[in-house]
Amino acid sequence: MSQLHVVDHPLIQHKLTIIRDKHTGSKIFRELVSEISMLLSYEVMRELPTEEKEIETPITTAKTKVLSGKKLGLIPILRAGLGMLESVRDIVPAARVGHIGVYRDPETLNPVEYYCKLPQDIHERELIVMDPMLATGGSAVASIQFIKDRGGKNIRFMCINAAPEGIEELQKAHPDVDIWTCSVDEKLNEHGYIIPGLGDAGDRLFGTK
Ligand SMILES: O=P(O)(O)OC[C@H]1O[C@H](OP(=O)(O)OP(=O)(O)O)[C@H](O)[C@@H]1O
Ligand SMILES: O=c1cc[nH]c(=O)[nH]1
Ligand SMILES: [Mg+2]
Repeated sequence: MSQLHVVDHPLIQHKLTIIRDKHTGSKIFRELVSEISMLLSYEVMRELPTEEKEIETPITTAKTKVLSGKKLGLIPILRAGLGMLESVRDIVPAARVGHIGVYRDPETLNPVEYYCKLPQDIHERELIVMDPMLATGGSAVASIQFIKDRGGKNIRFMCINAAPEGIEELQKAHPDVDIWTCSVDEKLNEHGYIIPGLGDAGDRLFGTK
């Protein structure tokens, strides 16, 4: 069974409260999604392997640590996952980026794939899939399946707001994929929106409503 990590650091909780507020406009929403994502990714990457390196400080030589060169891949689920990408990329600039376009059919709530472009060597990379919202789980389950079908193996999933239903669905479909989230809310409403949630993350990021 995959592990669920709830990252509820006070800084994250504070910023999450602001993005949940319906009075928060697109600019602040976008900035805070980005900041939360960077803070969350710090925990997602906690177990990346390191190796020793000898360097010279201005004073003396020292044996110290660097990332062991394990290649990373960041995969936002379009559209809303794009709001999480750049701040994470800023702290791991060597990571390659793949994109998966999935939207949720508003009637059936089933995921519909419309784009997929992944680095060729994804099978060699530690992959981090990102989407602010995990609601029914349909989009994450389908996206991770696309990645596996194309050879991806070591996959982590990070989101900002999750429903218990989506966590259960994702853990059932992909028990090898650990999940990091900033919050686990109460449930879904009849339209598949998270309660209390933060609304439609894509619309709020891109001002489409
Ligand atoms: O867990 P699920 O029930 O699948 O719901 C979550 C999905 O819904 C939202 O995307 P949406 O379909 O609104 O597309 P968008 O990102 O283009 O707005 C969100 O960003 C997730 O991708
Ligand atoms: O609450 C929800 C559910 C799915 N997608 C969103 O953007 N928000
Ligand atoms: Mg989506």
